[in-house]
Amino acid sequence: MTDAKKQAALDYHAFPIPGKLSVELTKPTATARDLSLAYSPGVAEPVREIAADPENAYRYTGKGNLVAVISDGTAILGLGNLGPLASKPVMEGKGVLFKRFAGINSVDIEVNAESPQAFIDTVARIADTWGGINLEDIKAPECFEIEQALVERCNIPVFHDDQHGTAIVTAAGMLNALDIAGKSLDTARIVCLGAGAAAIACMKLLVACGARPENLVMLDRKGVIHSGREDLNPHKAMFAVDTDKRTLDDAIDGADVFVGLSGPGLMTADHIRKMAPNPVVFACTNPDPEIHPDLAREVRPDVIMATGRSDYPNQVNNVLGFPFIFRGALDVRATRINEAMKVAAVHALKDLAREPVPQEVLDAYEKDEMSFGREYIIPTPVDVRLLDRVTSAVAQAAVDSGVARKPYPSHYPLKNVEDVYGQV
Ligand SMILES: O=C([O-])CC(=O)C(=O)O
Ligand SMILES: [Mg+2]
Repeated sequence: MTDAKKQAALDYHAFPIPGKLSVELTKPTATARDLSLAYSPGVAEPVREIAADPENAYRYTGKGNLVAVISDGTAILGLGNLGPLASKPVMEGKGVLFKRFAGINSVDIEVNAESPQAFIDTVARIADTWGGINLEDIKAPECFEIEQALVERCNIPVFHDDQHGTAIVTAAGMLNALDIAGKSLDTARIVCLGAGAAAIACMKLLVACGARPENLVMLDRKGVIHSGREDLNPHKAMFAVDTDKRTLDDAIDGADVFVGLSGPGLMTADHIRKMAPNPVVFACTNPDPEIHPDLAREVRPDVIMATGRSDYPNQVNNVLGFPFIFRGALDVRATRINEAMKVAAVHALKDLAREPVPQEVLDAYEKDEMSFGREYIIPTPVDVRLLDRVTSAVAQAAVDSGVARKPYPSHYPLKNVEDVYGQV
């Protein structure tokens, strides 16, 4: 970023008041009567109701539309382990997106935990407060153990966004990109640079969607993950292949697909030059991708390129997933976000990209034309149809797969965030 853009980002966060979120009141508080209902003595009535039946928390408090965004700051974007407090702007940012795109209230919680178990215990102890828990920017491999333990201990959806949100959006974009390239997932040769939470989840989901494990080479900081390595945790070992390739330079030769979830600038012009015709390059590290899209296009005019950023075409970023996935899960009071719900989200996103783009989206992106193709493989976050399509698909999948505690919402389809409470 230029110095001017860096300053603009700091000013955005600092002025006119610090931070990006605030709390608003939903009930009148003007009179003594109002206050006697909101607080003592009236507040005792919902207390008694909830004590008698915890389900009443959904009726008398904000629980059902409230998601905690929780991090320990160990893997903030692609910036690394900068500690819990430094993750707060990102967690507030997730709250902004929850509210803006799906009408969901959220609170960010940054946990200073000395161990994964301490983090798990902290989150489990406060879990009942929320309708759902979005785990964010927690490093691998600890994130796998943390998520699994919390899914088991909580009866509300717990979702590690960097794994599943990123994987869902990546899979949707990848299916479309390969289609445009005239290729298919089951024959594509895939290189994944990075072996962290997002990389592992993305590759698992691509395999579930049809990619062949033997066509997939994953690299961590030490190079290609191959079957001769003895330093692999079980999550990486799942992707070990029998190969004599050792470096990115070896692996990228003739590859159809590059997925980067690693660090800035790690893909060079020489790497992309060696890829097969119509290469698909998802350089998704935030904020600075593995290769700058301008450089990629200059070297490979035939590239189909995506990044995680808002300022270039094809933003493959979990913002297209988590707001709507939680919306659907909350609205049917799902106990978890299962594979069927994730796959439903993939297809809803993939299919929406093939429909004509509404004028509001063109206006927001200052474009005269956007249509399914190299520069538009996935919907944009400002597309209000996401709130209908992804949310409905996730809610339906939750009902069909038996994890919903309420029926498919009668107030669906949602046309905009004002609709999210239905008829009140
Ligand atoms: O925050 C974003 O832009 C996407 C994300 O979750 C990450 O990079 O960790
Ligand atoms: Mg993240």
